[in-house]
Amino acid sequence: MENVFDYEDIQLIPAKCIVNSRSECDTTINFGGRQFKLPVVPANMQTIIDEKIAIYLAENGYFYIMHRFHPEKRASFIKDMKARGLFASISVGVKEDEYQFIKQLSDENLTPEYITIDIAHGHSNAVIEMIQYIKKHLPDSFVIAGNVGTPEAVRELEHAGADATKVGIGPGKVCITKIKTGFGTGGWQLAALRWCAKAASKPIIADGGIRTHGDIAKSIRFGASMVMIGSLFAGHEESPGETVEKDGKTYKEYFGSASEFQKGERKNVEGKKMYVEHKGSLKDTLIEMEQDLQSSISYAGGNQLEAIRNVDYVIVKNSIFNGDKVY
Ligand SMILES: NC(=O)C1=CN([C@@H]2O[C@H](COP(=O)(O)OP(=O)(O)OC[C@H]3O[C@@H](n4cnc5c(N)ncnc54)[C@H](OP(=O)(O)O)[C@@H]3O)[C@@H](O)[C@H]2O)C=CC1
Ligand SMILES: Nc1nc2c(ncn2[C@@H]2O[C@H](COP(=O)(O)O)[C@@H](O)[C@H]2O)c(=O)[nH]1
Repeated sequence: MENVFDYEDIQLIPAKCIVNSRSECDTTINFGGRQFKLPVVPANMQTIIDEKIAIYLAENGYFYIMHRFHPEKRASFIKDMKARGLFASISVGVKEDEYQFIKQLSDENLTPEYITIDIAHGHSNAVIEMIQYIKKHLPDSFVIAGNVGTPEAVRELEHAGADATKVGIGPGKVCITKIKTGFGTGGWQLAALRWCAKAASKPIIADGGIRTHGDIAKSIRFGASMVMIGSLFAGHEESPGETVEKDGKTYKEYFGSASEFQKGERKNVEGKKMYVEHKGSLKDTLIEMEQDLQSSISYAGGNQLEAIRNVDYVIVKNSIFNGDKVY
């Protein structure tokens, strides 16, 4: 394939500014029939989101996807969100128990507004069958399916009934899929996103590989409607990962959903654990992300997120950081 690049290889080209202040720029996005403050969603991973964070995000106008690693808590989570007047957004896998769970929700008339089918290799009959099953039993849920990395996969999952697809196989910070299997979009996630977006007729969530706030704007430019982020959301005061102290500094753990720490065994491990420096509060990061994205919109010469989709870009293959540290 020609034109293979990743986030680091791209710079967006500024267009004439039409606002007098960055605060005039609107970062909101419509996704699945609801409006959210940012086109950003914290990864549905156990060290990134828990019930408390989900409530905070939903109450404050942000999108969230709850992880699927406490399956027994999901029905009560949906009930709790609904009792609070908030939307419910959960994840499922594709094993037999998950079919029973969807049937149970349908029997109890408990419809989550968003359901994400979350497996490593989403271009599979297992995912297609699960999409069809959810659409039959919970037709009002907005179904996000993934993860995939090719236009064929996007088309097939959309054709099966997915309302959005999630793109990214292996670009994650705690991912070792690329090393263990030799496959994935690691190292060319942004180009893979562009490739997939050209085939998509429904929204795409770009998942993995975001290392700076500028990467959010780049994802929007190359076709994402929403951007899923793990590592940048790890290490906050509110983050569920364990806190540790080393040499007088505080860190929080961040581990992969396919790591032995998640699975409890060393079988088909495709993820690792790392420690992220403590970052302060999640709220402050979300505010900074919004301000940075407002600035991106102003550089794009607009006052809406859409302006970013039309900007020109250059490929800067020798790294835009020129040997500097990011921060
Ligand atoms: N975005 C990414 O790059 C990746 C993300 N992950 C995350 O890790 C978590 C665990 O993922 P996953 O292992 O799929 O979840 P599960 O362990 O729930 O597996 C889901 C089902 O898919 C099967 N399966 C998984 N991988 C493959 C494959 N490569 N080929 C054929 N069948 C497969 C599993 O069977 P069996 O286990 O017997 O093969 C199982 O039946 C998820 O949250 C996922 O998002 C994991 C890897 C990559
Ligand atoms: N290959 C693996 N990918 C994983 C695993 N756990 C999560 N993920 C993916 O990473 C992103 C987050 O990426 P980041 O660069 O923002 O940190 C997450 O949304 C998943 O798609 C794993 O164990 N292996």
